[in-house]
Amino acid sequence: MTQMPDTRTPLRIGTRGSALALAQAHETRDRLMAAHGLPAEAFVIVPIKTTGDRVQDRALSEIGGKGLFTREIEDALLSGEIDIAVHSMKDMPVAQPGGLLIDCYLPREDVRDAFVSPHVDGIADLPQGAVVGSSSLRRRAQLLSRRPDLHLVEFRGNVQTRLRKLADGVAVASFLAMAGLSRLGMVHVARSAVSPEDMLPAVAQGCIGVERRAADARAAMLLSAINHADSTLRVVAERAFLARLDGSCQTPIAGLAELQGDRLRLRGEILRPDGTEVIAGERVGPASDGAAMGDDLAAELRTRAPADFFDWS
Ligand SMILES: NCc1[nH]cc(CCC(=O)O)c1CC(=O)O
Repeated sequence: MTQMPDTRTPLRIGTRGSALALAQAHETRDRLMAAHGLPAEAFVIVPIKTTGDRVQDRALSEIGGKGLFTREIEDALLSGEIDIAVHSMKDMPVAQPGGLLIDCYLPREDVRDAFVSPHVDGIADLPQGAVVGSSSLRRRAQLLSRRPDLHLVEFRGNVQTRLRKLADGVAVASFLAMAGLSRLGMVHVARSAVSPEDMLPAVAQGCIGVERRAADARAAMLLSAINHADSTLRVVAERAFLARLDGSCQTPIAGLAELQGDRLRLRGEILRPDGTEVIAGERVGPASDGAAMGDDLAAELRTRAPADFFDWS
């Protein structure tokens, strides 16, 4: 039985229901409409609630980390309830379930973290001993490595919730991804953008990826027209780096690949959660070698890490 691309049945686009997720789904739909000259009616956006959306009171790392925002959406792909799924690649496990794949990445947004504070301009301006809100293992560890004097408190919820906590004085500053703020039209919420030299972003931060059933020829055809080659090269390198380190979701990991002409520069680091140790390295090579570079850099950092580095229990 051959599968002919069907252009009459609307393509069902699965997404989380958050404002950011919906904005990402709409961006994907708009790019598909433009690339194929299709009307909005050719698509249906299907919001799906995930475990990660339901749990608001605990650190994500405590309840299982990556995968919490994707499992239900991947189940819907596998069962045929949706045809494609739009994800923040930062939240995606390195491997997809059998039968699914991600080979479409949109042009990448700002990769940097945003420094958010009503009074303070940036990390260097934080008063001695200041209280900072973040539930991100990576941001907490990176911050403590530079500023061991700071006190970290858990901070979750949407942008409004965080701004209210800051206004209430729960913390003097917090961090978000510039990409999320930008996609929500809320860049003004950032007091400043943190340079990757000061805080290396999470692997794939700012990148939207679109997942599909491996055997779905129509989805493959539609998505191939909106894949962004540069984003793909970068995210493939970063995720190869992550894949070799991912044994423990308790290890803070950061990674960023940047294109310099036809060369790729990949930086990566792993940290102790309390920031007392940072192991960092980089690779520069042909852009087409990203996966090998990521794997190789991760192997180097693993070798340099002390025996107890990956064991926090
Ligand atoms: N961990 C949640 C998450 N996943 C992706 C983004 C932002 C958008 C992106 O990086 O693509 C965020 C929020 C944040 O870190 O502020």
